[in-house]
Amino acid sequence: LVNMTLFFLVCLLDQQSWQTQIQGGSRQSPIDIRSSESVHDPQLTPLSISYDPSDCLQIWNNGYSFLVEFDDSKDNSVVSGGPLENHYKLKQFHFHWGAENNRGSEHTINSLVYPAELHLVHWNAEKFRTFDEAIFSENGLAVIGVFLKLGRKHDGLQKLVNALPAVKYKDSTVEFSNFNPSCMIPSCLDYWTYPGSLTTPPQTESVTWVIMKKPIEFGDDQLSAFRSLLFTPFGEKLENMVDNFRQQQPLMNRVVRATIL
Ligand SMILES: CCOC(=O)CCc1ccc(S(N)(=O)=O)cc1
Ligand SMILES: [Zn+2]
Repeated sequence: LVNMTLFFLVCLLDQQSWQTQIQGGSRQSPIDIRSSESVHDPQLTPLSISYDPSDCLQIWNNGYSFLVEFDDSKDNSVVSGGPLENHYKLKQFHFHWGAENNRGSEHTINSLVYPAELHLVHWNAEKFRTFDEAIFSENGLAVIGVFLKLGRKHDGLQKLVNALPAVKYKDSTVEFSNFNPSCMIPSCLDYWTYPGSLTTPPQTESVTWVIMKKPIEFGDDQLSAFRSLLFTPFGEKLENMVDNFRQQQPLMNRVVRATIL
């Protein structure tokens, strides 16, 4: 019985090790958040989020999503508090969405999928000199994830939606200013947090994820505008930009912490 138990344990460790090798890491994102298995951490303070709309620069279709990019040369658009030991500067935000309403988000909650997910990408400006350096560093990035569910039109988002036709094609950009991403943060600031990775290449394990518990609402026409963007550059075959999300990854040896509900 002892030999059988030892053999089983060796196989289990080998399987986890193999999974690590296959996934290229032990803390990949996104994940399915099992709320009953998350740990309430009373030491998690509220997030401090402060954005300056004048830092907003442009929208860029990079052939995977559309990025709204910010001037990170100053300290005006930052997030701190919560699980973060330093202040992190906003670099860009983007979304992930599906071709149909039953898919689109990268993270899921008890296997529940949302039609879209917003990522606000910040880098640790106290420890690193640039975003590119932070991408490849432990505690380099903090990404706030916000789920989007279909319902009432989101008035704050409409200014962004109106600009999307100008970046229909991959590699197109358009000037975009005076936009405050705070309008897309839910009024309830409860969140889950866990150590993870970028969900697209280089999928580096440098991200502290903060996933807001409550979704924001947006309209069918606004989601249709996302789906009208193209993965492909002007002059090439038209491929609608949809289903730009990664499958959930194994939790492995991680704990998801939660603020009190
Ligand atoms: C080497 C350059 O790499 C980058 O610029 C990575 C950008 C990048 C930022 C955020 C994310 S996400 N979906 O995990 O929020 C993925 C990729
Ligand atoms: Zn993303």
